[in-house]
This record gives sequence, C-alpha cells and structure tokens, in this order.
Amino acid sequence: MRKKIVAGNWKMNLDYNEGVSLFSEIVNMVKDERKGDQLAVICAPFIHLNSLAKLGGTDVAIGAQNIHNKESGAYTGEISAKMIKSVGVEYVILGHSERRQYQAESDELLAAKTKTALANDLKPIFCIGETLDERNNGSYYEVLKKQLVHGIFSLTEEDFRKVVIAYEPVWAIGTGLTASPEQAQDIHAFIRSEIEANYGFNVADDTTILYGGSCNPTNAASLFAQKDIDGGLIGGASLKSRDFTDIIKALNS
Ligand SMILES: O=C[C@H](O)COP(=O)(O)O
Repeated sequence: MRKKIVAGNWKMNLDYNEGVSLFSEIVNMVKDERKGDQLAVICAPFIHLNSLAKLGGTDVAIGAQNIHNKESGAYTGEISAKMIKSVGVEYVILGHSERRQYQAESDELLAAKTKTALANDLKPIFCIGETLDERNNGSYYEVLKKQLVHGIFSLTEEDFRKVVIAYEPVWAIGTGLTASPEQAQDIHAFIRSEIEANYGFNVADDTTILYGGSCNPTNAASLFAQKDIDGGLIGGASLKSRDFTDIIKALNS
C-alpha cells in the first residue's frame, strides 16, 4: 500500500534560529493531526539538518534538498549523501526544476545522484515537470516520460520502490497558478501508467506520487481527493506552520 506524504521544501529560506523555531512549531502541531499511515517530511537547507533530525522524532521526517553525485572527494563546497545520512536525514529532493534550471542538472546527472542517494540508504523525492511552453505546445507527456526514463527507470525494482515521485509543473511553482485537480490527476495517472509499463502493476500501485506547485490549505483537499495524488511537495506554504499543518489535515478530508 502506498504511503501518503506531505513534504515541505523550505528552499533557500530561514536562518538557523528561524528554522529551528518553525520546525518546533510544526512538530507540535503535526503530532495532533497526522494519521498513522501518513508522513510529514521537512526538506531543509543543509545547516538545519543535524538539529532538525534530533527534534523531529517519529512525527516529522527530515529531507535534504540536494546531494553530490560522487561519494566523496575533491569537490569543494559540496555535501555528500553519506554526510547527510550521518545526521539522521531520510529523504532527499532530486530533480527539482529550480536545480534543473539554475544549476543545469541533466537527467543523466540526476540518475547518478539518485543511485548515490539509494546506495546511502536515502529515499529520493524525484521531481519531474513541464514548463509553460511545453504545456502549451502539447509536448508535456513526452517531456515527462523522458525525465522518468532517463532519471529513474533504469533503477532495479527494489531500488525504484524506495523512490517518491513529485509532479511539479514548472508553471505552477511559486506562481499562485495551480494545476486543476483534473489536470494534475491526468498527469499522475499518466506517470503511474508509465511506471506500470516499466515495472508492472504492483510497483505502480505502490508508488507514492506527490503534486507540487502552489499547493495551499485552500486547494489541497481537492487535489488530494484525486485517486492518483498521494500528497504534496509544498514550497511557500511550508514556511508557515499553520498552513503546512492544514495541508496535512487535507490528507484526511
Ligand atoms: O518544492 C516545492 C515546489 O517547488 C512548490 O513550490 P510552491 O509551493 O512555492 O509553489
């Protein structure tokens, strides 16, 4: 059975004290709202991870927002999978469109990062999504399929089962424009059918597929009501404890 997850992505926000304070609020609020089979995750900047992992307990898991693809070595300024694992991190976001765009991360690099994450017992939250141009010119199914095939479809079934997929249309990220529940469901069903074609029905049925892109307390329930949407990857709204908790509540409605 697939897990329902609401993951917050703080991106490059919050200094150390602000992060610890927001996280403590979130932990307190989430423990009253989260049902047993649901999971809350906070993906924070590197400087927060060690402290948050100690505060999170069983109610909120911790994720990073990036790792290097190599295990270790002369890569000044980089952080390895083993380093974040050693402080208690469980998840790592890979393939976010902001890194694909601003750091020019290719599908091939992301495939390597995914393998490194898995080799270090981290669960990737692997993001895919189309730009507005690709949505408008109708090439989006092809674009999404390519991101899946080159990014994660060469994984063994055992490894693939540890991956969470996040569909994040680039045109909906931080714009206030959300994919309609029908648009999002259409893509989630497409992603699940591609997984089924590659790994079979049971794997597809067990894979958690999150929606991300201007998801907020007002629109979360209608998105999460769609049969192939298993939760959300939340940017802006994860920076407010009340909003993030209300989005978790929407998993129950
Ligand atoms: O990783 C999160 C997504 O990029 C969504 O961000 P947003 O909720 O601010 O649109």
